[in-house]
Amino acid sequence: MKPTKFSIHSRMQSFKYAFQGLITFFQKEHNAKIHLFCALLTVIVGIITQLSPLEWIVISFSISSVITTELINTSIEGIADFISPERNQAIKQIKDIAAAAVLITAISSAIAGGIIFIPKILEAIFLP
Ligand SMILES: Nc1ncnc2c1ncn2[C@@H]1O[C@H](COP(=O)(O)OP(=O)(O)OP(=O)(O)O)[C@@H](O)[C@H]1O
Repeated sequence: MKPTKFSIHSRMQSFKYAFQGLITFFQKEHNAKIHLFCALLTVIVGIITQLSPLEWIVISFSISSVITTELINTSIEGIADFISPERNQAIKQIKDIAAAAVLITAISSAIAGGIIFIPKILEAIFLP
């Protein structure tokens, strides 16, 4: 990376590019649409069940960790497809490992969500 002079304009451009990346991700990736749907559903249920500030922190980190790993996984898949469109054992391993990162964050987020929401849902069902 070559050193460049700091400028507010170039920092604003960086934000613009990052938002363009986010829009592309949610428009083109099927998994991104699923993550967005799950995130919105979680936020709606969180509002209905009146999460505490600490619970909101856990939920927001869980949502952002899944979306962030999916963004990185999508980038890695894109680079892999660009440099090696043909099937290749090394590319398979790279893609599988990147997908495993999403799997890990999805599992830990599901556990955190279960710990937070299951007692609230059971309480709402059995203690009306
Ligand atoms: N070029 C390749 N060579 C070998 N195996 C590949 C190759 N491309 C994909 N695969 C295998 O297929 C799997 C799915 O890859 P693909 O690029 O289709 O991801 P995807 O299904 O779009 O993933 P995601 O669901 O995360 O979007 C990879 O994890 C890998 O095991």
